[in-house]
Amino acid sequence: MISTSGLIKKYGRTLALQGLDINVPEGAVYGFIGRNGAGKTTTLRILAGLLIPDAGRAEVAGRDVLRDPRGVREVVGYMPDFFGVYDDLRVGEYLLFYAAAYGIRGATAQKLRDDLLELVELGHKRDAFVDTLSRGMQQRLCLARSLIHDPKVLLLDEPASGLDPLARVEMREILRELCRLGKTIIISSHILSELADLCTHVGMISEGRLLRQGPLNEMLAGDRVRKFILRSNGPARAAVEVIEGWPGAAVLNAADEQVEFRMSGDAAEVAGLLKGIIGAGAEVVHFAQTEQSLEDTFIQLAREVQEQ
Ligand SMILES: Nc1ncnc2c1ncn2[C@@H]1O[C@H](COP(=O)(O)OP(=O)(O)OP(=O)(O)O)[C@@H](O)[C@H]1O
Repeated sequence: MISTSGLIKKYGRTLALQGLDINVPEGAVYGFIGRNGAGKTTTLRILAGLLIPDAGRAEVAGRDVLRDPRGVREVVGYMPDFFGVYDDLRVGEYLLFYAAAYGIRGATAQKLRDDLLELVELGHKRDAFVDTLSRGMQQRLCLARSLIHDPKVLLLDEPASGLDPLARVEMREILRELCRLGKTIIISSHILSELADLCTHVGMISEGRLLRQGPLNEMLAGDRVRKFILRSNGPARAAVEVIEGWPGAAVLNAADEQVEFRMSGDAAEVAGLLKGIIGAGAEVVHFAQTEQSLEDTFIQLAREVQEQ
């Protein structure tokens, strides 16, 4: 549905994209994760037909961004990370204005305005001035605007940034609804936890390159490395020493009586390590595997890339 291959974009001497390859299947909600400056906005702007890459290919719903930018804009709704709203317009007028830009007028435009306001839960604000809306409401209005031409694909750049926790939940509900309506969505974020319960797929980007992508459940499977927590009666020093000397294990955090570590290997190896820790004199009172979060996966991959 959406794909890029070998995408390169330079801004002067800055290489923002260094051969990016991403693949987003139809109907996916693709969480596009990366730190500030990783190249997320650049990628979304290219996919929206707003920025021309220096090399490589990008395709959206079968349309090539270089050969058919107009066709791309027809199927894409883009919500930028920073957006301006016209202050002297009322909410309803704002949407009618954008509908007119797409040639939609009269009763059809009014129905569309009402449907979209309902979708983004702003029906009660139809006659309010845009500049009196809260940040969360303005984000939702901007989302409604990006939906005016009923695009198949939505590109949302940090849609939850600057929102308070409740507004984030509201935004999440709306995105779920859009997903049910069958849209293919890319959502960029540098806040990993924000995406975990929303996305079906995840792509991790660092310095303009893809680190890893795939279905969320596979990314979280964490079969590469597992994380454990151990608590002891008294200082965990003995346990820390054993873990640090154990092949494939590494201490992540150590406090007085507690140590968190990661380890690769099968159940027998984990049992072997635990035996070693107890044998070294640690009085273990708690030992458990903890879930590998999206954040852990991302940090681990980013470290591996830096070490290469
Ligand atoms: N117009 C520009 N001129 C010069 N450099 C730019 C421009 N836009 C982006 N860059 C640089 O390109 C790189 C990628 O930026 P981009 O905005 O795509 O990253 P991002 O992942 O969206 O970051 P953020 O999360 O901060 O929005 C950064 O090093 C940035 O400084």
